[in-house]
Amino acid sequence: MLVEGKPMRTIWTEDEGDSVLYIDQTLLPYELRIRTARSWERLVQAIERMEVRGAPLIGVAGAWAAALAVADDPGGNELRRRLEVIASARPTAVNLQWAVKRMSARLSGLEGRERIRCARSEAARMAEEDVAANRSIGRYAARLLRALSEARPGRPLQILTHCNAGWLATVDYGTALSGVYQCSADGIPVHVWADETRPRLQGLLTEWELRMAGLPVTLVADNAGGYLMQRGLVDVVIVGADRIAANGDAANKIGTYLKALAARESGVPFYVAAPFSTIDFSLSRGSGIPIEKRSGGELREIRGVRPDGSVSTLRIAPQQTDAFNPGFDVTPAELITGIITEKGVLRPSELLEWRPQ
Ligand SMILES: CSC[C@@H](O)[C@@H](O)C(=O)COP(=O)(O)O
Repeated sequence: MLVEGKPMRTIWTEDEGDSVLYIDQTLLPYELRIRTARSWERLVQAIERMEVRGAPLIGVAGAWAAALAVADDPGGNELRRRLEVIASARPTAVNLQWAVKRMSARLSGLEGRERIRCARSEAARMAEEDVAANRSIGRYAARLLRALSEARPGRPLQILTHCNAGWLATVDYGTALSGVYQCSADGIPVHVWADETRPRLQGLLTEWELRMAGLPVTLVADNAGGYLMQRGLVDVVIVGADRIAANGDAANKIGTYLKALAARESGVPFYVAAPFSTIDFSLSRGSGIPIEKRSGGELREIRGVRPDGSVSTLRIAPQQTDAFNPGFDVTPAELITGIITEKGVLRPSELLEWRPQ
């Protein structure tokens, strides 16, 4: 992504891997601040606090946390426990566990400097692979969007998305939004409806990054999706995913399932865009996906910016208000038109054919 004319990723390293730098997403869209983690514990904290968020980005952050953990544990006595802590920083996005498993397998049998060197190069490789996968997802998505657009000449293709599955949720380009960026590069006219995504307002991140890229985007309240689809104002829904079961059931940010139901009712195609690192072939169906239950405080408070520019939190419900706050829901495979991956657009029922041997 170009930020103020310069290419920028959401996470990168300096000091030969001793420092991991990332964009603190808790301050966006008000302030673009880069933070530096010099310890694995600080990076785990960044994942837990959602300073870094989005399934693919959490995976790569987990890999870098593992590399930092290796570097300050020369004897390797602590590594197994540390990797467990990293893998459990957030439960739903399988990319985190996938990344930690891959690091663990890569490091097995290695010692000392060789182990540190391999940990860093494996984490860097995973970051590059994420970028390549997202580019490929974007190309497949753009082909599909071009066909939809050509069937509706004379006006921009209307895309609705939920949460943020853009540049910010990955190392670069995004998953669901990668296709939107590719359309813009290919001259296909598009307009995006960005669901606000209560309570953490990831839709503001979607709106911010698309606007920064010069793409037409309109923020809508989460509850507006049904209205828009019923009136023919949405041509296609594309969302990301945090974990996809082998049968194609897909967990994504809470509220996604309602969008899929409204899409089916209105005859709007509903696509999920995600890399293979988000597919959990060990789960036969979505009911096995662990759903993160977040603090009720996220519903009682809201973050915003004061007239002086400072970011602050305001109470919108009394402290004693009981609140239930599941972070994700599962959209059943039968509501999903296709899963856009780096290997092509698959029907949910085709996923099993791609299970690694
Ligand atoms: C590209 S990750 C999938 C996204 O659509 C989305 O659910 C997401 O951003 C993850 O949620 P978050 O809780 O912000 O980490």
